[in-house]
Amino acid sequence: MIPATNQRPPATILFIFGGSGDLNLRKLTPALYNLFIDKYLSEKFAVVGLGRSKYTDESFRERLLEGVQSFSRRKDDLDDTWKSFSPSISYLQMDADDAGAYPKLSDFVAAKKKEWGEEPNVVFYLAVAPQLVPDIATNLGKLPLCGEKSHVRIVVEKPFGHDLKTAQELNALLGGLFAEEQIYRIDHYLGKETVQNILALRFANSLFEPIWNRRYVEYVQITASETVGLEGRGGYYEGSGALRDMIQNHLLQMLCMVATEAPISFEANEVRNKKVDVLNAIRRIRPEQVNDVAVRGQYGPGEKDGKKIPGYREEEGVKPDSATETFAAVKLYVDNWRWEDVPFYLRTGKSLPEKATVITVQFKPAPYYAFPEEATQDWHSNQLTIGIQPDRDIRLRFQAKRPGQTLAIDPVEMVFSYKDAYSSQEPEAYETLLLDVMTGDATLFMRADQVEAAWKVVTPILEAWENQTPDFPNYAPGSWGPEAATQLIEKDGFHWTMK
Ligand SMILES: NC(=O)C1=CN([C@@H]2O[C@H](COP(=O)(O)OP(=O)(O)OC[C@H]3O[C@@H](n4cnc5c(N)ncnc54)[C@H](OP(=O)(O)O)[C@@H]3O)[C@@H](O)[C@H]2O)C=CC1
Ligand SMILES: O=C1O[C@H](COP(=O)(O)O)[C@@H](O)[C@H](O)[C@H]1O
Repeated sequence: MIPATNQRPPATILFIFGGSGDLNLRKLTPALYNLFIDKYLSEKFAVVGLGRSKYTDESFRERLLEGVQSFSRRKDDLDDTWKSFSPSISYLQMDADDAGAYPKLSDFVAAKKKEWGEEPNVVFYLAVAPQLVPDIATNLGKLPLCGEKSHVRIVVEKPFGHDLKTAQELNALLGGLFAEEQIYRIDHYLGKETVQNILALRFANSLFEPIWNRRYVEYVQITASETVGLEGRGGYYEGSGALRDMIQNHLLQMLCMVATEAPISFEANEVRNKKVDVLNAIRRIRPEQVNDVAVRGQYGPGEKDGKKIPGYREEEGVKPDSATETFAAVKLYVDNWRWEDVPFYLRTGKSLPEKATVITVQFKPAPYYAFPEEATQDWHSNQLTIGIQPDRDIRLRFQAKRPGQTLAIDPVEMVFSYKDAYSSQEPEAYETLLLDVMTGDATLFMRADQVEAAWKVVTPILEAWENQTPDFPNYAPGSWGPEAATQLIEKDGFHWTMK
């Protein structure tokens, strides 16, 4: 977390494998740029993007400037600030499979050490598909500079591994090459202010905790919807799909924040222990139950705002008969005293109508309703909604008497909005997390056992889906996904709040 004092990290070199990729363009460079503006970067800072694509330093900077122009939370005074920031960026064209290219990284570090007159911290950020991670880590591990343990950190993007087995193998491999304190398994949702605030809401107040359990909560739903389709990420996404890309990590981590028991301190391992307890308590899905509790979808071609949208299978890098899901919804149960039999519905997808991440805790209806039924038109209340993004807010929706001589009961909302409550702009998740890596704070990162426990939750679904041929495409771009996802929740008598 960003320290209260404006404490800068030491001299740092950040190597980004996948420098030419979407993540760097959309999130990492804009985050570094904002850290630079806020003076959180060391004056001795260099970032090197790596990839097979052809760029010069200059053309790479131009490309990243486009990213900042489109995706940075701050774009004002861009010309001057970018001029000061961009010289710290360079590009190294290299194939990650080419073991002979890695010594170039050591040469870069040695040159900077000489220029700066001090030993820099070296961060290797692996913003690449999970299949590439083992080879990159192995090649890095052979560099003499990685022997100097305290100066080197490695950041591994999600999904961590491709499944449980590869995640276990990767944990073992990394554990043999680096000390656990050097390994940062990133899940950027944990860096979001609104996600971190769930713990504050629950455990810095006494108001909600007494009702935060199976006696009062009817169900919980978490939606992370995106309007974008693939956007040129076929190389990565085709081998992943929505379950691996979003549910195994981001959505399960949000579920953990909602479901965890109170930690006794906010020390990194205590919080992580509590979250692992939640993952381990999630009821194992039996193979024959998968189709009842999990739905997958893939968008076909369509039209949005008068514009033609290509179907997923028409995107670059995607097989014409691809079985990769761009939508997934699951129903889970957390088997413990607090949550027994409370369903948790999770849903995510690409090419949906809205970009929004929202958690809804639905409380049970009043046990006895003395008001005449006809006085109440809208029964959707008793709800706490946590807006993660883009609306960052907490809404408590409850029934109230509409003023007037006739008795009418309607839902109203009490709203806490970040925008109204705080004048300063909060940092983006990647700003917080990159700074944490540079300062060596692992609180918001995943431990090996957490990642494996999350894979265990989705494994039965992955296995079942692998053995069935899906009826794809099965939803139109701009819709809320396949009809079966609506049924998943409505057959229980509930509904998605966004629809
Ligand atoms: N995009 C996003 O918003 C987010 C992405 N992530 C994670 O980031 C990771 C990357 O995703 P994303 O950036 O979207 O994917 P992209 O497909 O956009 O990028 C993949 C990157 O990998 C590089 N690459 C592929 N093969 C090689 C190789 N043999 N040698 C060197 N570089 C190679 C590509 O470079 P080149 O083609 O030039 O070789 C490219 O830079 C994934 O794990 C994803 O889950 C996490 C959060 C958000
Ligand atoms: O990890 C990922 O997250 C992004 C969505 O992140 P957000 O912060 O914009 O909600 C998603 O687009 C991408 O496919 C996935 O890899």
